[in-house]
Amino acid sequence: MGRVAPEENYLQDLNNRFQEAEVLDDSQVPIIDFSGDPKYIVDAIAWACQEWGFFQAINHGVPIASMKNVLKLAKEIFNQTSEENEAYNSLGNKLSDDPSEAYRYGSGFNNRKDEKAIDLKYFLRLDYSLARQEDIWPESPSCFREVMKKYHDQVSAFGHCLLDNISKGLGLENSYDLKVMGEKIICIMNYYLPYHTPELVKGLSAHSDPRAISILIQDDVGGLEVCKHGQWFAVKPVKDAFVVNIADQLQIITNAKYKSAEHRVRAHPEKSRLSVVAFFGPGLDTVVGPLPEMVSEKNPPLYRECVIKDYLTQFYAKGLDGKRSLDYVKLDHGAKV
Ligand SMILES: O=C(O)CCC(=O)C(=O)O
Ligand SMILES: [Fe+2]
Repeated sequence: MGRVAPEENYLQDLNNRFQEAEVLDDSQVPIIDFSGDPKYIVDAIAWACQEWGFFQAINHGVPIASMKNVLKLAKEIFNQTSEENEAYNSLGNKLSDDPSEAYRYGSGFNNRKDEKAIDLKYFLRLDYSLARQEDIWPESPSCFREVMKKYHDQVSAFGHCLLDNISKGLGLENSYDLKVMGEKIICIMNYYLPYHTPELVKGLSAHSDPRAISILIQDDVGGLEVCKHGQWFAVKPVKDAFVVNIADQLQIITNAKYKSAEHRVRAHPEKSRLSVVAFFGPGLDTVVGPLPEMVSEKNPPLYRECVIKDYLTQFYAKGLDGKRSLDYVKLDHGAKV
């Protein structure tokens, strides 16, 4: 893991730097206990989705051993030589230019080299829809298929439990099947490099996720931050918890009732950091727009309808830029959400 980055590509503009002073550290990000009363869970999720678009989930039902195995596997992968990791990109010629489709190992955000300050991280992206295709999954490290398939089934079940609870909170059970929002899953393992003066670089630039909902395992290093009403908050690692965040497609279908959370990652001065995220979203041909149940005369649609494939294409073409991806579908009167 001891790779050294060419410094000048990673340094941020003076006025773009993550300032330590602007982050609140007192843990206010909601924590939801999934072993609680079902009504409490529905209400707590609904509140967190409206206020924060972000929460941590404990007692979520996914075996802790499985989460640990995934982090251990990620550690093993990023400990391999870069040649070994580049080899993922030639697997069955699965690498394409469409980042939503590929197995891909790379660095920065989607291997972009044209950014002013490149994100200081490596990643391995997997299309989790391929989880059932034995011959396509990587075979190394040797436990890869077993660990990732098991985790696929477990995190999918939790993702669908979340969507079910969100559907209840929105009162959509009888009119719209929110399962659509979890039809396609992409999994990304992130490995962040340490940097002696973290304020000069970016671990991961501020962005909102382009799909519907993201479920993340982070190790105990910390550095993830979420923005609420213009204020940044540290998302401190909570033992055995998932970090859950609402992404753009849920903001769109709820006509901005639920917030797609803007977040970023700060580099650590000494330690590397690992995270593994499962991104749940609609299939690529799905057309998404505000649901009729979520709009009214007083609350007109803020977004136009859009095919997911097109939304993702503009997201990857544009690079990470706060919540600006939503501008792509915003209608004129769509104001500031
Ligand atoms: O590593 C993290 O904590 C956040 C990762 C993330 O936001 C992403 O991959 O979209
Ligand atoms: Fe993200």
